[in-house]
Amino acid sequence: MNIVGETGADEFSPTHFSNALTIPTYRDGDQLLARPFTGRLVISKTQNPRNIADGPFQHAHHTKEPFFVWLGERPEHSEHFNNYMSGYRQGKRRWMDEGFYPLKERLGADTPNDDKNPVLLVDVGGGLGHDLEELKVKHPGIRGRLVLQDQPEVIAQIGKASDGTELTTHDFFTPQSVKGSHQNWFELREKLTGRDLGARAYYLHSVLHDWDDASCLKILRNVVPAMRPGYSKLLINENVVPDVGAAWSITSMDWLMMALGAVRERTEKQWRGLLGQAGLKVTGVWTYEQGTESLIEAETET
Ligand SMILES: C[S@@+](CC[C@H](N)C(=O)[O-])C[C@H]1O[C@@H](n2cnc3c(N)ncnc32)[C@H](O)[C@@H]1O
Repeated sequence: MNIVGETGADEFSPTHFSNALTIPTYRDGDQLLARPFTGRLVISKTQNPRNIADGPFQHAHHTKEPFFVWLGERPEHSEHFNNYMSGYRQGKRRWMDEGFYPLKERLGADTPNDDKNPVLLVDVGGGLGHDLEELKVKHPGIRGRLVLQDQPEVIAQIGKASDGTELTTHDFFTPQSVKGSHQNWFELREKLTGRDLGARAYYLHSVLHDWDDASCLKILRNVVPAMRPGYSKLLINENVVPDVGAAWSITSMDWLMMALGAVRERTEKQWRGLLGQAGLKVTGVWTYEQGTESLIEAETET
């Protein structure tokens, strides 16, 4: 597997792989995420674990708390996890790359970029903000405000916002705080001031795969009322498991999610079903190549 190189009798040298494991973004995932596999996998007969508070992770770490509740109470592990998430994306095709998702065409990102203008994108559960940073690097002319939301301990880890990003603490099991209004008086005010439109896009990356369907519905139903019909879009950046021939990178992530949260990666049919239950219709699914995360775009039904 080329984990170490052999340079002579009893003599070894590091390889690119082992060197990579010394970098926090790669190393920190192992400490936390590999442990459930060494514990007891709770698979009874043909049933996968389904209880997010009683799966392999909880057995390995002797807890009855869902993964993110457990993590939120342990700053040292939270830091490891957030570092891991920064590394997880590296080297992969991203939806903001040229030729993946037609960002300008779909989001009309061509409004002036000052604080009087509407929010372009709210990154809900956005971690340390690596996606917004990547978006700014890959689209330096991007217009509209960018808002990062996560739990207080994660936002605290960032410290100071980089230029063009607004940091907010937000629990995604509560109503979305960047919201559009739906009454005529407010619409008129918005036309005059350019404010309070709600976001053009609410974005969830690697968030919904952390949760079972019931929890996902709570998260989605807290975003939907904030979305302005015909204007706001929901963007979900997740694996879409093909019905046959799924790539190893997706099936191994499915295993990891089972061990970590008693959850799973979803097929397109499962995504459409979940979003439909939350009052959303899928307006497109963009997949660059097998094995990379797709971008699912949805709008409110009404
Ligand atoms: C798997 S990470 C994904 C982070 C980021 N979107 C990314 O792709 O790197 C899930 C994120 O959800 C956040 N999270 C978990 N529970 C949350 C809650 N109740 N409200 C807001 N964010 C939460 C975590 O802190 C974490 O940053």
